[in-house]
Amino acid sequence: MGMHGLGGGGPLHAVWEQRRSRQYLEGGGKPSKETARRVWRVLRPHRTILAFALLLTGLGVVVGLIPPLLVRDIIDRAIARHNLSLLIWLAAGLVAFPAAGALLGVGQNYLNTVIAQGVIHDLRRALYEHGQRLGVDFFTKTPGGEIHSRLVNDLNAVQNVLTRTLSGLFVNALTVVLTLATMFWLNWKLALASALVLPAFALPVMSFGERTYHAITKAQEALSRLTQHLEETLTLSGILVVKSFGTRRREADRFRALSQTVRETQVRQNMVGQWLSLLVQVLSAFGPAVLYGYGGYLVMTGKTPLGTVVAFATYLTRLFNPASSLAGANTSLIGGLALFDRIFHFLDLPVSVPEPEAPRPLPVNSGQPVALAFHHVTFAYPGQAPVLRDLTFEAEAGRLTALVGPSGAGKTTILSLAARFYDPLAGTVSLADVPLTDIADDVFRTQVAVVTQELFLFHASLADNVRYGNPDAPPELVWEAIRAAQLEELVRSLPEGWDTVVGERGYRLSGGEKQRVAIARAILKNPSVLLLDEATSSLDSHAERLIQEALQRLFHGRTVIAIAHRLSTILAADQIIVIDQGQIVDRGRHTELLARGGLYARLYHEQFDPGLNPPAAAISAR
Ligand SMILES: Nc1ncnc2c1ncn2[C@@H]1O[C@H](COP(=O)(O)OP(=O)(O)OP(=O)(O)O)[C@@H](O)[C@H]1O
Repeated sequence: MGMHGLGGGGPLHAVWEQRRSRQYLEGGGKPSKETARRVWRVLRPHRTILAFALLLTGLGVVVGLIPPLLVRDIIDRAIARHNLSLLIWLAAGLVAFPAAGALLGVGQNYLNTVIAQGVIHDLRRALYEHGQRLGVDFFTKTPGGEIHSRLVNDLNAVQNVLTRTLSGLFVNALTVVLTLATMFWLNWKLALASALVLPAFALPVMSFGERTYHAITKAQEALSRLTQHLEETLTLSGILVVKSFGTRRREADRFRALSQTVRETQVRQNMVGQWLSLLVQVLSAFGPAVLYGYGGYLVMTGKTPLGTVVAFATYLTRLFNPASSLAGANTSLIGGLALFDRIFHFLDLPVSVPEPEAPRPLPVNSGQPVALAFHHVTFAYPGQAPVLRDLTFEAEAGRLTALVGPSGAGKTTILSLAARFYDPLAGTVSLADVPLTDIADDVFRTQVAVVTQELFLFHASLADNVRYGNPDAPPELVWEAIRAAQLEELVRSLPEGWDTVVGERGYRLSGGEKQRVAIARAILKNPSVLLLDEATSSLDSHAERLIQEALQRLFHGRTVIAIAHRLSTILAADQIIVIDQGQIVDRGRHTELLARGGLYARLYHEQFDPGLNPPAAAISAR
């Protein structure tokens, strides 16, 4: 059970997933009906407020239809019959109804914003949580700027799509329909004559829609390339590389080129819509011409009262605006759907390390050491040749297993599989004889701690960084971990003790200090299995001794798999596994392996030959 065969959801699936990630990066497909359905599903939870918003919108449109009727009555009734009190009432109505309309507009805007921000909040959470579930492979292949762009830029644009495009679509459609209905009710001949121009709007829309979609996609891509460049070169780690290689000019030139593309694509995106509205304006000039020509004739021949024609003129001016935005709304609707499509693409990216459907409990008590075993494990990174082949070994409970081998042999990959950052293509990795694929993620994570070479500290206090894996730990335990990790002296020297903020924008810790913070964090988490990639950076003998003492405390009573770069770790190891080109070529204790004189002995002599190299040098022949 839990064996990863080569069929079904196996390796091909992983390669395919990778393709999908690429596709997503390249902008995805064209929005479809399915996209529209999903937008509705996103809106559904807000449907009560949505109903209210639509109600207010409808009322607003109806209220907006009344003033021209009042004008008609002023001319045809009040003035014609010299009725002064009717005139005053009607004039008052000309103030009251627009005022009421404006008030409704405020309520409508409020509700629209509430809905839009609600939807954005839901999507933001969904994107973030899905992003967390995605496999490590996604993050190794996807520039950080892409993810940032999806979560910030695209979501910002959603507000616009929802409040302007979607609700605008509704207002305009309703306005056009109700205005036309009123016009037909007033005088169907005049209405027919002035409405004849309307269908002409529909024709250019399709081709402009397509072009707008392309323009928007291009503009978004350009913007996200710019963001990515920004994130890579104008952040702490990036700027250090740029400065030290003196590539400031080159990066500035690249930035200028990218910015120029953003500028051009943005201009193009705006202009596509502009040409459309020019066309619409020219077409709309026909309306009044027809109305005043034909309407004037009807008044002259006494077939229609003057007030009706004036009311018509007002309706007509109100009709063409929504009608032209309606034509524009179609183009921005496609653009808006493309935006949602990109968001949905992200949400659809498959999770390469899925949670088990029926998780199995671990047959051990907490705190009890457990064994972690590889059983005929083969693994390849998506789309590449296998880097591990038919690997079988057991890291015995409570023992220290050291991985040793030349650079690129696959040691980090073994650790990644043990940490279930990836699943094997074939074979099983198991904890206490339960395949990792059958263990619930949160159960697994409480058992296992990973200490990597790339130490990342959050921008938070030192204590919070230590507490990260066990936020509820009482202060005594935090102190204990700090002491065990030989950090006490450091904490005493910090300006605000363990409340000193460290990390990217905080107090800078030295490499050795950072390693010990990572060790303290692991000690406090108290895992039964520790996966350690020992840092290769050479430290002076004092710092080295502190680390060794900290590690001894960390190793105690745990199952440890360590990529060993320290002589002390190798000597302490209960078993050393020698890896070469993705396979186990030898195993045993230090003295046995050394006596055999194989790859291990060679690596050992290269790295630890007494008198030639400092003891902290790397054994992995970097
Ligand atoms: N994310 C990845 N995608 C594709 N290939 C990878 C990835 N990570 C590592 N590899 C490849 O897998 C092989 C094994 O790499 P791995 O990092 O496991 O070796 P290692 O023994 O840890 O080396 P080192 O001691 O230099 O860290 C290498 O050929 C490497 O190029």
